[in-house]
Amino acid sequence: MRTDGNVARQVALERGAVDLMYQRLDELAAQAHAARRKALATETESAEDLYARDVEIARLTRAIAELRAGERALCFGRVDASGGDSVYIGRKGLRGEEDGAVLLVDWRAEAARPFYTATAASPMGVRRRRHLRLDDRRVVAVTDEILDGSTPTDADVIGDGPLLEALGQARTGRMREAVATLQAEQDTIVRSPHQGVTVVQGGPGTGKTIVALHRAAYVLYAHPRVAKQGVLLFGPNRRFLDYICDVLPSLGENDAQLATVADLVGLAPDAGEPDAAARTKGRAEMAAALAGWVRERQPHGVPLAVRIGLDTVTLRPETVDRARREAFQGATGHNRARGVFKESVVDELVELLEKQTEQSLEDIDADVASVLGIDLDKAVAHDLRALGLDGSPAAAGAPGFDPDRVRAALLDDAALDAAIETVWPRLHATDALRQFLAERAAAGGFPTAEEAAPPAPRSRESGLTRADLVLLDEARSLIDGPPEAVFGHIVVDEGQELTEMEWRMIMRRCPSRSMTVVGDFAQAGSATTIPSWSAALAPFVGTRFTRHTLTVNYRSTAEILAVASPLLERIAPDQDPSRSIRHGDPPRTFEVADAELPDAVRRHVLELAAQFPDELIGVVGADGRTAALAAALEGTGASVVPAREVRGLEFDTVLVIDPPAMETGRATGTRDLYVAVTRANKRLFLYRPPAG
Ligand SMILES: Nc1ncnc2c1ncn2[C@@H]1O[C@H](COP(=O)(O)OP(=O)(O)OP(=O)(O)O)[C@@H](O)[C@H]1O
Repeated sequence: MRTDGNVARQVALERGAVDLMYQRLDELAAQAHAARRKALATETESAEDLYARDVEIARLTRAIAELRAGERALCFGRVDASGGDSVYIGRKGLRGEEDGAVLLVDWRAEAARPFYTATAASPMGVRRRRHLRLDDRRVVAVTDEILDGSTPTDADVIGDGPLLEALGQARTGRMREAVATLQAEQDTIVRSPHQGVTVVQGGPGTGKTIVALHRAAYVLYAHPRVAKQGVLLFGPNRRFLDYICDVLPSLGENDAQLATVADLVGLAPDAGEPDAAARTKGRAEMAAALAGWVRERQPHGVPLAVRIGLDTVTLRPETVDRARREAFQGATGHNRARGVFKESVVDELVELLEKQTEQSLEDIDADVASVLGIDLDKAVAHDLRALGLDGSPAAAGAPGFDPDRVRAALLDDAALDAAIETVWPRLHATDALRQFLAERAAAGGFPTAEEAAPPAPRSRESGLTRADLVLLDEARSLIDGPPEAVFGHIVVDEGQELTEMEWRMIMRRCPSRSMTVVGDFAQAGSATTIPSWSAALAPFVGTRFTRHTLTVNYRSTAEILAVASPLLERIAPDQDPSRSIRHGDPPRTFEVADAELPDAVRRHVLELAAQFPDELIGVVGADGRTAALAAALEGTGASVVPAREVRGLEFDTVLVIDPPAMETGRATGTRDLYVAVTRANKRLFLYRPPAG
């Protein structure tokens, strides 16, 4: 029976258990700190010892960070088996110092699975699932669910679910982890095998990002070999990564790398371009065209003439082609293969020179020397002297021809390099890309005249758009070889936004094809031309990917989803709307003329801020409209976000400015509006111009 006395007794009981866990955590932290202090103070002589010491310090620093992450809400759950055993579930596994008894099970361990997946329909041997709520280090509340149908006793605290409590909390502008309330459909995906590509499709607010992040943490924990190769989390833009950046550290994982296109390329885009141009540049055809352009800068069916001393030696087209083919067997990338090509050319030349030298000696010795009495060795060695080999035994005559020295001299020879440059020039990826784009624009390869004239760059790396950066990555890979930084597992969020070229960029960094991709094509923006997961993934894995669908909307109230549903019906009639598990205020529409809009929105935002001081307000407008709104709302605390950048974010209250303008703003305007209204957690307001 639930009485205050019973609840207090249960809370006190759990406080005792959790206190022991914190005691152990503190001991471990103290040990790690002491070990690190000792390592830092150790004097080392040899480079080897120094390296070993640095590795140990790095390990201890990581261990300390993990222990620190366990500090907040260290333990959040407990499962009691019908047989009587119980385990506590938390952010970190902990064992008692003396007996090694398990004090706490890491949420990612197999033993924790029933906490997430047991249900009344399938209790998995669990009698009771208990959620613990902590304030700082103190247990302040417990709630229980009885799963095996047994009658609740005085020791059970049946109450409101912790999920609804978590969903109703004020937003903070940073995503929070959901490790205590991960739902069964989400948990199944988080724990699925890491091999191959796992796709998670689901409407707005169904927890795709939550799944993606917990999945990254799970892979790092459960697959140390993959973790060693690195885990990358790829997001659509910096604003989004800032929004999610706290989640993995709060799960004790500091090893995943978060990146946008700009991070992977190491350059920020500093130019914009019309959507149509970005779409054209995002198509896979560009990869083929770029590869063709680079290939044209390699010799195909042409001879190679090289001046050696006073002579010109010419390699036949077949010989040059063979050297080119061999070059690509030995190296990837135009510039690196050029190095191998040059070596093959030099080998051919050395062979030719040696033959020529022998031939000259035989011929000349036979029919000229005796007649004219000239020292013909000098003449034969002429070419070699020109290479700086005079005086050497090798240069003194063919029998002493020293191929190694000739080879070394030719490799250093500027004239030879210049000859190779004419058939196989070294390329700089950025310059190559600019020239490629300019040629394509001149040939009418872009949809409008505006795009045909890319602005003159201020410097080598400036004036590049986001789509250009992706092409640059492709160009670098063609020219300098594939990227060195690759990952054991890549998690892609908002995967529907990626262009074909961006998929190539990601796949290039994931040779193992071990990936988790989450997204929703009904929310796709205007940059990409890809309509579906099958189309996105076919070029890389064919049909070999696993698809999961999430169906429950954890973000928005049913009333807010009712505004979104008719939009979804228009955008993706085949997609079932997600189901909300909360109710709230009905959304409201205001009709306000443009001239009054900034003042009206400002007044409204200030009212909301006064009424709900801890909550987040987002004002979302069509891309061109947000600058004026941002100025009007300065100092109010509201975030003003253009529709283009709002994917993935969420606010307690959302004000959508001029939905009709958003819809007609760009080709994917209806989807932009769908995304905008589904950012709201509790309240939604629509501002539209007066009718007529
Ligand atoms: N199991 C859960 N427990 C607590 N909160 C959750 C859970 N699942 C999702 N949420 C919350 O629901 C909201 C929506 O989740 P999330 O952002 O992951 O959805 P999404 O599917 O990525 O949405 P979108 O497609 O709109 O970007 C977030 O506030 C998230 O913290």
